[in-house]
Amino acid sequence: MTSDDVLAIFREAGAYLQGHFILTSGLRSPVFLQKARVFMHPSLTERLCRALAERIRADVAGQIDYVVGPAIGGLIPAYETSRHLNVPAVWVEREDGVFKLRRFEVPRDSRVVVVEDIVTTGLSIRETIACLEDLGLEVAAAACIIDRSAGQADVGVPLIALAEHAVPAYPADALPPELAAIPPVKPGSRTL
Ligand SMILES: O=P(O)(O)OC[C@H]1O[C@H](OP(=O)(O)OP(=O)(O)O)[C@H](O)[C@@H]1O
Ligand SMILES: O=C(O)c1cc(=O)[nH]c(=O)[nH]1
Ligand SMILES: [Mg+2]
Repeated sequence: MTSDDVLAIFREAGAYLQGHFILTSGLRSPVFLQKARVFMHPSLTERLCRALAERIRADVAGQIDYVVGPAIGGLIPAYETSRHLNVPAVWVEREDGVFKLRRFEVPRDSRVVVVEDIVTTGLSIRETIACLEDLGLEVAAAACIIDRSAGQADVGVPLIALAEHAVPAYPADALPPELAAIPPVKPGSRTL
C-alpha cells in the first residue's frame, strides 16, 4: 500500500479536514487527519492495519510480545494491527496528563511495538515509550498509519510509517494571515 493509497482512503472517508486546527503539540495547522472517520469503518481499518502489520513483520527482527496503543487515537489501529500480528494489544491512557498502563500487567522485559494513528512531532510516542521503559519493557519499534513529519520526527526507536505526508504546522505566534483569520478548533483528547 502506497502513501497515495492511504491518503485516498482518508479523503474518501471524509477524514482529510481543512481549516485551522490546534494540534496536540500546540502547533497550528491548516490540515487535520481525523482518523476516527476512517476507523469507524472496519473494512478500511482492516486494510490499513493488515498492511501496517506486514511492514512491522518485515522490519522488526525477533519476537514481539505485545502491541501498545496510546489512547485514544492509537486504540483501534493498535488492536487491529495486533490481530494481524497474532499478539495481544494493550493501551496506555492519560492519568493527570501522563500516559500510564493502568489496566494491564505486562511482564518486565517484554518486547513491544507501539502502534499510533498519526505522528506529527513524535511527542506522544516519546511519552508512551517513557512510560513503557519505566516498567522495564523493551520497545523494539514504533509504527503509525500516517507520519505528518515525513520522516523528520525522532521518537528514539525506528519508526515504521505506512504513509508519509508532509503537512505545514506553525507555532501559535507565527501564523500565516490566512490561518489567523480562521477561529481554531482542537479535535484531539489531550487536556480533556
Ligand atoms: O506526534 P504528536 O505531535 O504527538 O501528534 C500526534 C498525536 O496527536 C493525536 O493525539 P491527541 O493527543 O490529539 O489525542 P487523540 O489520541 O485522542 O486523538 C494523535 O492521536 C497522536 O497521538
Ligand atoms: O498533531 C496532531 O495532534 C494530529 C494531527 C492530525 O492530523 N491528526 C490527529 O489526530 N492529530
Ligand atoms: Mg493520540
